[in-house]
Amino acid sequence: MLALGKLLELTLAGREPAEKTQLTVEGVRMRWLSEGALEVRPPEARDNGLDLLLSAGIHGNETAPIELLDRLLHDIARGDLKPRARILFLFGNPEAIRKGERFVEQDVNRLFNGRHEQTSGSEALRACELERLAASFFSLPDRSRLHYDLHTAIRGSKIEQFALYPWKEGRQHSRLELARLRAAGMEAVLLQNKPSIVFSSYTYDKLAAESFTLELGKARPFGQNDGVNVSLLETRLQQIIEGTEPAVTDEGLDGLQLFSVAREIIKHSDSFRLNLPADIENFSELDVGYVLAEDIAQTRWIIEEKGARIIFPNPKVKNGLRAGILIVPATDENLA
Ligand SMILES: O=C(O)CCC(=O)N[C@@H](CCC(=O)O)C(=O)O
Ligand SMILES: [Zn+2]
Repeated sequence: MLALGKLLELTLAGREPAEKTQLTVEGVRMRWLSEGALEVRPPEARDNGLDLLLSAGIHGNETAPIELLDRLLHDIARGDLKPRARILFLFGNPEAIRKGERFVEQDVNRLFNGRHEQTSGSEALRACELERLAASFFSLPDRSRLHYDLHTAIRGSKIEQFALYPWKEGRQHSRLELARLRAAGMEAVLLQNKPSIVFSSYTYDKLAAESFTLELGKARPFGQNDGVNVSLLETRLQQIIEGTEPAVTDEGLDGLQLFSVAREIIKHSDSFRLNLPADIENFSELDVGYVLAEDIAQTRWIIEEKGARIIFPNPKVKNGLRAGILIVPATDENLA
């Protein structure tokens, strides 16, 4: 296998490759751009016009998605997977991946859409670099742009695999992309309704990509991901990469559950208390009237929405950040 196919090994060792560009037997060009960043370009005659950004390891302890990208890259480097799409592989936070931690000092996925400019440190620099790498990758005109930012969650989930679809004023969510996600094994999609500071929101909002955060199961260390079944997504990604994806129709979404954000729970102070059991699963339902959280100055978060569910509850986040998302069922009536 070509040495550049071992991007994960290089990243874990903190090494630069001796050769920055290599060609597979199929004439696919692999180019190392920076730590954890590799561009794959098919021969011009085979290029189908899709630019695909695949990122994982934005959170360093979410290893199943990193292993998935590693397998795809190995297959490309061996010539077993023959890309027709141009691809950018990104391992988001190399330092945190090496430490097996979600982040070192700051959560990289709270530093996009310019937020990195308001702070300092290696993770702010990395968020800035990731924005630059994505912007440069998505700078070619007249091509389709797709970004999947792959994650696993801190806790178990009543709905194991789901996507978060960013929001931008005046832009409609695509039914076709939802059908594609359904075919890739996603069981639910959370349709965002306001701007955000996560990576997929940056590429959706600023770079005009179709972008998604994908949650694939529960976060575990390297080599312990048997419980995370990514086979449907992996097959779909192989097909997207090779340009052999079966056509998706935008008619039925085949049972895909849609949700929208009712409220983001923001932690304002050290007095913040979340009234949920530590082992509560994502998508757990909360009754109307339930006091979900309390914070400084007698602030109380009381459930008012019927059918409300909680995802990503986390009272340990820094003050000012999201400590959970309250979601409600949504319909497909506003899709493009
Ligand atoms: O399990 C958790 O609490 C967090 C899992 C995770 O990392 N999720 C992403 C979602 C990004 C988005 O909102 O699109 C995150 O919190 O960064
Ligand atoms: Zn994550």
